[in-house]
Amino acid sequence: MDDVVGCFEYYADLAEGLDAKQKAPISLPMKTFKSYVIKEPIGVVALIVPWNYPLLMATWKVAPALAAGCAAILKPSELASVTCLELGEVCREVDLPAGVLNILPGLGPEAGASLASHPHVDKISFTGSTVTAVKIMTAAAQRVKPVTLELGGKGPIVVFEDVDIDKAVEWTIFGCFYTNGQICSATSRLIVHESIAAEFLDRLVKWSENIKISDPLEEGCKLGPIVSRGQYEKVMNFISNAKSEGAAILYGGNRPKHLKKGFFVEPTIITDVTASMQIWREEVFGPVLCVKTFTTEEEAIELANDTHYGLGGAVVSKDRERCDRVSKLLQNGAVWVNCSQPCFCQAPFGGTKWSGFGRELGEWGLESYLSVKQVTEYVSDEQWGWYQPPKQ
Ligand SMILES: NC(=O)c1ccc[n+]([C@@H]2O[C@H](COP(=O)([O-])OP(=O)(O)OC[C@H]3O[C@@H](n4cnc5c(N)ncnc54)[C@H](O)[C@@H]3O)[C@@H](O)[C@H]2O)c1
Ligand SMILES: C[N+](C)(C)CC=O
Repeated sequence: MDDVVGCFEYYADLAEGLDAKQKAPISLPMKTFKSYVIKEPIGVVALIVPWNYPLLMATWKVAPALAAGCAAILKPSELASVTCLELGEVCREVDLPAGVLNILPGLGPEAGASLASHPHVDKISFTGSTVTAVKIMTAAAQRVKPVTLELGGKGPIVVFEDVDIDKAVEWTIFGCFYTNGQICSATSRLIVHESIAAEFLDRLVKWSENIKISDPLEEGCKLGPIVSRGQYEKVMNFISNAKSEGAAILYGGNRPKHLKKGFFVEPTIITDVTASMQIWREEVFGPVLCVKTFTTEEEAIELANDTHYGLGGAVVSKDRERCDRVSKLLQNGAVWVNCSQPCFCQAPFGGTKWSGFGRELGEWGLESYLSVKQVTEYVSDEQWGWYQPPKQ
């Protein structure tokens, strides 16, 4: 890929760091250089993905990696490997040359860790938890291997006093309970203006009571089971820790009474939360919303940014200028205005702080699999003239 970025004139006697004596003999030889950029595939890339959105997270990585010309090794989650293996089958059917895309199912500490430390893997693109990211980064650092990290979140949704309450309630519910809260960008911390908090929470509970929790194959299902026993127990522990730390369960908190089997958890709303509680600080990855109120815009922003994470965040208000102001101040890689979660493949996706770095999707996704080289060429017919030729 040849990408000419421009030509420039080089005045040797203006070069920085030369003293007057060094400059003197050069006396104005003006030379021309051409500089351009070559983009090349990084090489062999390992793509390690989680169990939630297993196929989507795989394609977010596989498509740009192959488009950039890399050979890829895709490592699915041990909890959700089948769709990634199917992707491999589809690629075989469309005659992708053997070896360009390789699917490596297996356990994280075995298959995943081997990729992270492998000398022939040139880059790791990882989506998953922050805890695993630290291990991957540590392994990759031993070989100075670049990494892109798409990690967890604890997103805020800031609701101001001027909103249409039903609309704001619906986005709050969608932002936290959609796909059971098993979504990295979930806006699971509701920060609501104190003047509407009572009415807002009242309607939030009524809407939550109306959510159909069932086998996902049943029509109208809006909340299915949690992915695994381990994850179910983790979510229940978060709820019980919140109670023992002094928070109040406004709604939910249990297995739904009508479902005796399966890892189902009611949509859960937790109030009386302090900023030091685990439920406010840590990613639950389940249908659990915690709530705090605010009085001023400054306080709302401070609460929103009071987290190690920085993936998704939302602001809800009828005041456009306020939305713009707050959007700029939220420390998140993705900010939603008057909504939560919509995600488009043309826009960059990724986080700040403990939510990772690097961006996927669009041109940003492609760039992350390219290595950039600059080439500078001397294009003048003249002798440069920095050194004097030896006397004959
Ligand atoms: N930012 C995003 O775009 C995004 C998207 C989806 C999920 N997530 C995050 O993913 C997490 C949930 O997914 P998870 O439970 O599968 O995460 P996880 O970190 O447990 O596992 C993710 C992947 O890493 C592998 N792995 C585990 N240990 C490893 C090791 N030592 N070395 C290399 N690979 C290893 C796993 O096998 C799996 O394939 C949540 O924190 C969620 O927020 C983030
Ligand atoms: C990246 N996303 C938002 C589609 C799924 C995250 O868990």
